[in-house]
Amino acid sequence: MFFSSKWNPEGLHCYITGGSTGLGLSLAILLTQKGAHVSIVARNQEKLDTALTRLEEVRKSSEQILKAYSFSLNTAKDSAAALEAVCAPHNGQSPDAIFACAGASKPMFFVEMEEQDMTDGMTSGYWVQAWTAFAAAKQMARQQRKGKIVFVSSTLGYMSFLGWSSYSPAKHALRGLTDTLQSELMLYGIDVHCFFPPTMFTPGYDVENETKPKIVREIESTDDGLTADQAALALFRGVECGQVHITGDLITTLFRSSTRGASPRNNWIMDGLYDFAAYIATPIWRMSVDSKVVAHREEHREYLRQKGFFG
Ligand SMILES: NC(=O)C1=CN([C@@H]2O[C@H](COP(=O)(O)OP(=O)(O)OC[C@H]3O[C@@H](n4cnc5c(N)ncnc54)[C@H](OP(=O)(O)O)[C@@H]3O)[C@@H](O)[C@H]2O)C=CC1
Ligand SMILES: CCCCCCCCCCCCCCCC(=O)[C@@H](N)CO
Repeated sequence: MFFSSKWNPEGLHCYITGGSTGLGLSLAILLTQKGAHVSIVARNQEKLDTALTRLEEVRKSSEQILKAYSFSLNTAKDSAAALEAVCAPHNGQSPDAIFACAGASKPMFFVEMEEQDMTDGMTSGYWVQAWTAFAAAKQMARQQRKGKIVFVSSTLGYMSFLGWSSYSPAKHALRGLTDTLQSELMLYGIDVHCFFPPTMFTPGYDVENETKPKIVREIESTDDGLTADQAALALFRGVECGQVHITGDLITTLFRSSTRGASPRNNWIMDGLYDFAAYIATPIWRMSVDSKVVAHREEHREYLRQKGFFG
């Protein structure tokens, strides 16, 4: 891996789930500009149409096949159907690279959640990506075609704090799936990567802010955030260089390095230095978060009382 040339998407078929807005759209634009055949899948047809228009505007050659399809990716069956549709204009051949960007979050206090909030969190944080990989890996292995599968986790796939109980476990699970498949899919020459973005200013971010408790926002404010374009570029660069765990900002890089376990490293020297920096910085940050949470107790009790939580 050290001396191999960079991955180049030109002329390759890239399938992007969640390609109609946010990170997925920025990535679709980037890959189209680089000359890839791009297929995007999401649910809302109108947003898909707008996204496809944007892709058409940046195509590099008239040969590129640019397509958009409406599917929900919440189940194995629908994800397999989406993959089949995406492959149809390519003689049924599996895509060369799959970018599973689809996902959503609904930050809330744990004690306020319904059962449905917890199960939805796992669906829109984990299954929505896992089922695509499930369908794609089988297809690639059957067709004996090499390729790439890229997941999108989050900083919250490495660490967590209050408010994220329906989402962070799903993003941690994607890390587990990445590390498993990175090993297992070597059997078929399939590379597996996972991107761990920090806050990204996307339509999805605006939606999550509707339910996000104030104190969660406050704790997150240490993170400057990235635009969708910046994040897409970081993801692309990581894939280009063959990194398995990809991070595009300092904070997440600190958590990546300090929680790396047996995951492949990106840079043996730098990851060690980041690990050491995190060894010092994380407990200090942790203490500040804990004290903010404790200081919030009274206000929180009052908030719950007003919402009738105590009956
Ligand atoms: N924004 C942030 O701060 C961060 C986001 N992330 C993760 O990055 C990824 C992209 O996020 P972001 O760009 O903000 O999200 P957006 O909400 O802006 O875009 C999400 C995309 O996924 C599609 N999508 C969502 N759910 C489904 C589904 N069940 N089936 C099919 N398509 C679906 C959406 O279209 P439609 O709704 O029409 O289906 C849309 O195209 C997500 O996995 C998210 O969890 C990680 C860290 C930070
Ligand atoms: C090592 C010492 C430094 C510690 C600083 C830590 C700052 C915490 C930043 C938390 C950022 C959370 C991003 C959430 C992104 C996400 O996934 C949601 N927006 C859902 O979409």
